[in-house]
Amino acid sequence: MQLIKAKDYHDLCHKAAELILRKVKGQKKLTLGLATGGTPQGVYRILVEEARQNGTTYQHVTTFNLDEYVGLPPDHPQSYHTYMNKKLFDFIDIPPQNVHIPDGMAENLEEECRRYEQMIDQSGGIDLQLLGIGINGHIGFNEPGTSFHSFTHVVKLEESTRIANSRFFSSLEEVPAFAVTMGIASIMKSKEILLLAVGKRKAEVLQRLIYGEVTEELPASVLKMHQHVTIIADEEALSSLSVRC
Ligand SMILES: O=P(O)(O)OC[C@H]1O[C@](O)(CO)[C@@H](O)[C@@H]1O
Repeated sequence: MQLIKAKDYHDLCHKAAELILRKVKGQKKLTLGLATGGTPQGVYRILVEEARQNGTTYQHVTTFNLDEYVGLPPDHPQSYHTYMNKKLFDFIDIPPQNVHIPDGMAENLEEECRRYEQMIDQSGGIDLQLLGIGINGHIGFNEPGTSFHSFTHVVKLEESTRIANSRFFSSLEEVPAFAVTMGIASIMKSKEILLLAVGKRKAEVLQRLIYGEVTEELPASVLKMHQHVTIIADEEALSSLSVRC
């Protein structure tokens, strides 16, 4: 794993956007895995601004989002469909048919999970997967205890995750209890992975990730077994480590 130290959130977003843009501009065909949550918002803002200024095209880009809440329609203000449209897709020229987000309203969720996993494979696999990290070490919505062999599946969200994400809803009760998420094995199939960690509240989990063992109790620890992982973290997230980057 390569660890890149960023001064602050602003610096982290620029470093991450630079890495993504190098792929967008350098590859004729590109499949990106995208994340939601608070962390990547600044990265998407930079991509939008860069496309506006330079006319950068995303016609050749396909995307797969990590996850979606079960039971929220795509146009719900807190669905990840809405998040992605409002933060990124509405402002770049990516063809709508190239955008993939799990359907949390599917009647048959098991079937939806199979379909999603197949589509990732049919696209030729993810070239670069963007990840955040939960305070409990989750990646996507893969909570502690999730099998490293899991593919896209339905997950019951941990209370700590619902509480953390309730900041985006009017109340905790409104946060869905279930989600569809790419599995750990789905994420590990990606050719390259970029994990972002920001702020003091990620310091402890980042310390466990860097120094701890590989265990299903800390889903992100699986990344140590991947050949091509970059972590970009700001000084606060790195404050529990004694590393030179
Ligand atoms: O970036 P945040 O808001 O700290 O969230 C961290 C992680 O938690 C999630 O929002 C899910 O709870 C992920 O999508 C994200 O990677």
